[in-house]
Amino acid sequence: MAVAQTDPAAAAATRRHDDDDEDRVMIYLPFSNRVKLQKLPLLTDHLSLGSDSDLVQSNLINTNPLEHNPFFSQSDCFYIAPSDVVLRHIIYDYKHPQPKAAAAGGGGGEEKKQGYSSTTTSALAYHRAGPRRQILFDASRIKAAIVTCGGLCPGLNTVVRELVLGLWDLYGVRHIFGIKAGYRGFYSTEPLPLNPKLVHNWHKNGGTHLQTSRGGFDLQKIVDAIQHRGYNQLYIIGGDGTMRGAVEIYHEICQRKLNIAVTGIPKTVDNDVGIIDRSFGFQTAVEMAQQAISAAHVEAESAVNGIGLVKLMGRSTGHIALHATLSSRDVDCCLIPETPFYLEGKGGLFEFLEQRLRENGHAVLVVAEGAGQDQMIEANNNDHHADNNKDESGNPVFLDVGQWLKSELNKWWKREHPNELFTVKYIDPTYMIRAVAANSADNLYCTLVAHSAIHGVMAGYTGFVSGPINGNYAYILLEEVAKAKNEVDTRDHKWAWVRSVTNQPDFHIYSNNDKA
Ligand SMILES: Nc1ncnc2c1ncn2[C@@H]1O[C@H](COP(=O)(O)OP(=O)(O)O)[C@@H](O)[C@H]1O
Ligand SMILES: O=P(O)(O)OC[C@H]1O[C@](O)(COP(=O)(O)O)[C@@H](O)[C@@H]1O
Ligand SMILES: [Mg+2]
Repeated sequence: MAVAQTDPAAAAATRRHDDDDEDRVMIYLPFSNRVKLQKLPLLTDHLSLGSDSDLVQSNLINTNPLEHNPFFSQSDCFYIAPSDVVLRHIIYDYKHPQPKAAAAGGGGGEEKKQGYSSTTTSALAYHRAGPRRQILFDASRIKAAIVTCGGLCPGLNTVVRELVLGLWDLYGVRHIFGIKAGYRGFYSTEPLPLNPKLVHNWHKNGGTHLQTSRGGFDLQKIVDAIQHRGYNQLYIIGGDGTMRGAVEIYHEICQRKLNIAVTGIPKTVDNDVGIIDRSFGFQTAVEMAQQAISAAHVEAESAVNGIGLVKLMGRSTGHIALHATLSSRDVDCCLIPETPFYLEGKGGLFEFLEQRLRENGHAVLVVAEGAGQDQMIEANNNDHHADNNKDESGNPVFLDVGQWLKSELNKWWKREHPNELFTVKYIDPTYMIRAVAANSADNLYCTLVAHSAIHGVMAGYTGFVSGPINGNYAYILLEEVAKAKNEVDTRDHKWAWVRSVTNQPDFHIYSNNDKA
């Protein structure tokens, strides 16, 4: 058992303690007893009310209705105290002060980029998510709005369903509204009244019944509409772009001193949102990707010198490609945006595939959509201007790396082996991996994250996001989540596993000069 103690001089020491039993050694964690807790904004921070006594006098603090809910037994640990925390880093070398990246798990790369220096001796902590004994809201006065923005992700409907059921059943809220078609829906459409009966079956459906869209973010119009409709709780479900929009809405609400709580629920099919362990829908997407990889494998095996090529979502991160590769075991090479690759010459993709075709007669190639963009632009004589190729939200619209690879592979084979059969079967499952209902694991995640969000808002927090950190649900500052990225760390064990499973080349080994 690791025990934090107060004497910094004793940190990093290993010693036997009098009451150690035979197979346990007392160790002292390097951060001693210093834990930096990330403070969360409270709705009362920017209202005229401030102290607890003000709140009590104005009846703003209420007992949690769960106290009288016959389905819950309020044991000692049922309510979460404001002092309950979740540690950001759980892996330490107790002889050294620096927290270690979770090399084998998600978020490892992220941790390294958070600016830890060797002098960091305190641990980072977040408030633990869950029901509080006292809440700020009176259910009869709550008007909640729920919106889904950005691209689809398995589980969106489940999150909306669980928000509605949680608000309705746990807290007695009766005024819950769905905002249609993303941010623009606040000011351009009538809200949809939501109730448990309406959303009952939503978890079984892919997509979002509330609809979604990109672009349409007009801050003043959105906050005017929120104010006009009298919403006092906002549940904003979306990816990195949505979270950046939510930060702006939160700031505008603070500036206008409005009594409205804002919470973000991160969704991202390609797992590019940082800090949290992973987003809901990601596992479902990886599972769906298996079907495309299996089909590519069958096609490749059934041809002479067959290549099965699969392109998977992943704009700036290769998590889906990486996880699908590791689970499938049929993949010969996985290409992701985080690590450049090249085609020709020593250590290049063609040399590797040639060898695989000679050995096995076929090969399967998985490529994330954001990989190889620079190479394609270069091959196109730089004729792809990033500024002109953006979607409505400002995200880059990519060239099709799958089509390009297929074409380059065919040209290469024809040039090198004009008399030998060769086939490339290109499969682009695109929306098939995200336009599906969530699997069981993701559905459970959706319930927990939705309920966490409700409990946090009810407790009076605002400007926060709920999500799992090391398997425990926590509240994280919205601004921090909006900024954080989660890229694949090609230095960690997971990428090493990919390379050892596939035996694919390390494209870094040969510099441009050495290739030929
Ligand atoms: N920096 C930003 N500030 C404000 N709103 C943004 C920002 N980036 C994106 N948005 C808005 O957030 C919504 C979703 O963004 P998008 O990038 O399409 O999807 P995602 O949230 O899934 O990343 C869109 O309505 C878009 O206009
Ligand atoms: O055609 P759309 O809806 O723009 O979606 C395509 C994009 O959506 C993504 O799934 C990412 O979407 P988000 O940014 O909304 O998470 C990318 O992988 C893909 O490029
Ligand atoms: Mg995005």
